[in-house]
Amino acid sequence: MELKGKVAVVTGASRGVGKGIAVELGTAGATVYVVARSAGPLAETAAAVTEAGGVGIAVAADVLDDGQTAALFDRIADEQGTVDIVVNSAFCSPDLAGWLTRPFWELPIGSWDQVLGLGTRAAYVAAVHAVPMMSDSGLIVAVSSPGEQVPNVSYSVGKAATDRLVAELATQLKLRGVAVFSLWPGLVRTEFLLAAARTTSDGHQVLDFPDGRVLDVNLAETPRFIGRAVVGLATDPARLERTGSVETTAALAERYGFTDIDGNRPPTSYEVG
Ligand SMILES: NC(=O)c1ccc[n+]([C@@H]2O[C@H](COP(=O)([O-])OP(=O)(O)OC[C@H]3O[C@@H](n4cnc5c(N)ncnc54)[C@H](O)[C@@H]3O)[C@@H](O)[C@H]2O)c1
Repeated sequence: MELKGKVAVVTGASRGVGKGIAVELGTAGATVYVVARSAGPLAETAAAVTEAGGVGIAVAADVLDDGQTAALFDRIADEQGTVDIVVNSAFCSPDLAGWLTRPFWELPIGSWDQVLGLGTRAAYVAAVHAVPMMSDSGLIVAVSSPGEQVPNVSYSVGKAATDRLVAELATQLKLRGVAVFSLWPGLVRTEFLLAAARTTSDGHQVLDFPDGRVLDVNLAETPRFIGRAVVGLATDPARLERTGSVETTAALAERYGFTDIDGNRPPTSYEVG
């Protein structure tokens, strides 16, 4: 209950990484505004946050629409007066799944806007609205990725842009006491990933790479693992010293001493065979 009384926002929280983060923030006692476009799955996340020990509040909003992002933070200002933690995890993986195996010149140009608009621009817009009402020990996290491992130009450039955005925000926010981090999970066992996986004859779920290699998905971390990483950052009194950096879930697990929900730490790298 280390985060009891703290107010958090998690975008992209109807499933996947965002949902795992929201539930772990709830486990630590936070009030969590969970945000995505569809009300139905969001209500499930909000209920899971409350069941975990926090207070889950579902807000259906499209973070590609600046007006809806502004309305989200206006509502939090009215209801809570402040915000302590903002986590940006909204992402467009359903479309990306079809892009990964195709070269960039065959993809719609809009794929660029979707990845950079959601992954980078929406995080910028959220910060614009959050910072003026943020407590002086606030925390902003952008979920990013070692994008160069994914064979997609927009994804790689978008993740590099997110990491740079974090560094720039951190420079301006350090004097206000607000810490900003880019957080790289390993491979995460999300609904998206599992849907893209194939089950082998010996029962393993694997991802097929365009070059014929396969990757065992069962080794991947759960979405709760990155949630524990966010809680670690949110409860670390010395975090401002590291503001602006890229953090990995594996390194944070070592630093803060947490494991995944099965009690193990996922691998820090994966053999693709
Ligand atoms: N899954 C992995 O293995 C993995 C690995 C490394 C990094 N990541 C990163 O984690 C982040 C989240 O990925 P994920 O796998 O959880 O994706 P996901 O597709 O499972 O979840 C994305 C969430 O964003 C929401 N969303 C989509 N468009 C939105 C919009 N316009 N407005 C508001 N919400 C919107 C979706 O409804 C969903 O809740 C991404 O930045 C991704 O790059 C994922």
